[in-house]
Formats: sequence, C-alpha cells, structure tokens
Amino acid sequence: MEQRRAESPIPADGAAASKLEELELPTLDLEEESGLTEALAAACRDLGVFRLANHGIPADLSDRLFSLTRHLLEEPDAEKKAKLPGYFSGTPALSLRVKELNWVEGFHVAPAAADADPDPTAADDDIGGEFGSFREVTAEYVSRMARIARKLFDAMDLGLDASQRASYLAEHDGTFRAYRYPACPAGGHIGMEAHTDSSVLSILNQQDLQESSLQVLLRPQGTWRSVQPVEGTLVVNIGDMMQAITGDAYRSVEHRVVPLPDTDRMSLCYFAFPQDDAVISGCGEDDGEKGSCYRPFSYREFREQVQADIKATGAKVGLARFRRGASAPELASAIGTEAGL
Ligand SMILES: O=C(O)CCC(=O)C(=O)O
Ligand SMILES: [Fe+2]
Repeated sequence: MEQRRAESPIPADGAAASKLEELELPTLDLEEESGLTEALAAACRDLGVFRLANHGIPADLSDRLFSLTRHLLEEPDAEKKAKLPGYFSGTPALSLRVKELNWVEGFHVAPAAADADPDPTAADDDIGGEFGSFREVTAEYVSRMARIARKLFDAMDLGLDASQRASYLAEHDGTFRAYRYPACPAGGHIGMEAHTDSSVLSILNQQDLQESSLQVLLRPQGTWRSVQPVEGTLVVNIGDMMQAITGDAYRSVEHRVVPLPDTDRMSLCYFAFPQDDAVISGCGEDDGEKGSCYRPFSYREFREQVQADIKATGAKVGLARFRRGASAPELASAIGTEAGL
C-alpha cells in the first residue's frame, strides 16, 4: 500500500495503543462440551467478546494463510489492483464509502467465492498462481470457520426453532477478509474506524505480536481497552445480527484497530451472517405480546439500509433504524456510529 498523506487523525484516546490498559477476556474452550453454553452466555452477556481455545484450526493453516496474504500484498500496488480480485486498500470494503480513509489493505472474499472454481480470467503467472493457492487455503479456512461459528451458535441455545437456527446463521454466507495494517511510525492514522460488525458472530485470528492493535470499547464506561493477541486462540465478538436475534440480551461490540508504529500487523477475519432473506424476529425477553424490541426485518433489508446510510452520510446507523419506537433524536444520535462490515 502506498503511503498517503495523513487524512485520518487517530482519536486522542487511542493515540498510543500500547499505553491503553489491556482488556482481560474470558477464554472459552470449544471442546469443553459441558459448560460451554453457560460460559458463552456469561461472556456474551458481559463483554460480548471472548477468546476461543481448542478451536481446531491447525497452526500451520493459519500460518500458511498469513504468509500467502503477506506475499501477495508485497506486490506493487498496480499489480495488486489489476490482478488480484477482492484486493482493496484504504477502506475495509470497496463497496462502502467510509468517513475516513482507513490505514489498511487486504482481500475481501465474498460468500461462495471462497470455494468457487478459479476465475478463468485470473492472471496465469506467478502472482496468479500464488493467488490460486491463497483462494484454496482460504476455502479450507472458511469452511472450518463456518463449522466453528455453527458450533458456537448452536451451543448458545438461544431458544430458536430449527428453521431459525438454520437461517439465522448461514454456513454458506460467511465472508472472509485478510488485512494488513502497515506500520505507521508518524501516527496520524486509524487502521479501522470504530464500528460494530453487522454479523451474527465475527471470528478474528490476529497475528501473534507482542503489541496490540485491536481495541474494544467497554460498556457502559465508554473507555477503550486493548486486546492482546494470545497464541493459539481466536477472538470472537458479537455482531449486530446477534443483538437483534437476542433482543439486546447480547450486544454487538464496538471496536477499532490502531496501527502499530514499528511493525505492520495482519489479521484474518471471518464474519458469519444470516441468510439474506432470513427474517429476524428476535427472541428477546420482551418477545411475545409486545414483540421484540426490533421490528421484524430481513438481513437483506439491514444490509441495504447500512449501505444506503453510508452512501448518504458516510456512517453506519445500524440497528437503531430497526428499533421499535426509536425517536428522531435517538436516531439522530445513532448517526455518528462509524462504518463497518
Ligand atoms: O483486524 C482486526 O483486528 C479487526 C477487523 C475488524 O474489526 C473488521 O473487519 O470488522
Ligand atoms: Fe469489526
């Protein structure tokens, strides 16, 4: 990624990621059949983010994907843009206009693209070959991530019926992104603006570094904490769709990425989504006569609303748009939440 003028000042409270207090996260064991449901309920209700151990992703699969991503991103910008489908730089998603230019580049692998046949128009040279390997390894990684997301979702035991369990988390609709946040010695950039994910669950594999780049906003204190990578574990966070499904019992987590001064940092992110036409009607405690705190909406409707809001205002409004009886001032104050997937 070519260096650019500082266009995106880091918020004052995040100026030095390393100086932020570290967030202590619970570590859940995916193999721990008894007690997983309770542990998930506690972690999701409390922070909405946790570490996952014994997740079954072989270390060499992650290493391979990190290394292929790194090699591909070392290519000159013009080559990456011309030859590598899904490559983006400067924002988390090509399709979304965000308020600030994020200090990040990477690959976006849309649902189904991960296991699609290779693109016949793809470059048939060294880069094309390496990209083919990246796609193959990504397909393997994504299918394992989909299984983890399914296992977690089912273990959550949210009181859903079989059809809701199937449509609220669609194994074939997961999205994958591999990111590189270049070192930013002079400061002045944010790697990814503060946002909540639109997903049901997001599963993050952080490069194992001494310093932390990922930050989570603590509720209700409103203070940022850093999330240190821990070797062999993944970080799972709740997204907006889980918040809607549970009627606010589990809330999506606001987070951001601040680039490191001396070293670049990579991450592999998997986002589990509902089926596009799945109507989220919630299972919140106030379900029943009054209904959930959100009006029923399909994931497609949510996704299109997010994109329309970002296009119109540069910001994601998100769930506030779907909350029953949200007043105009509540909606106005929600406009200001930053863009995210
Ligand atoms: O790279 C990371 O650590 C987080 C990325 C992220 O929050 C996202 O893609 O939504
Ligand atoms: Fe995110």
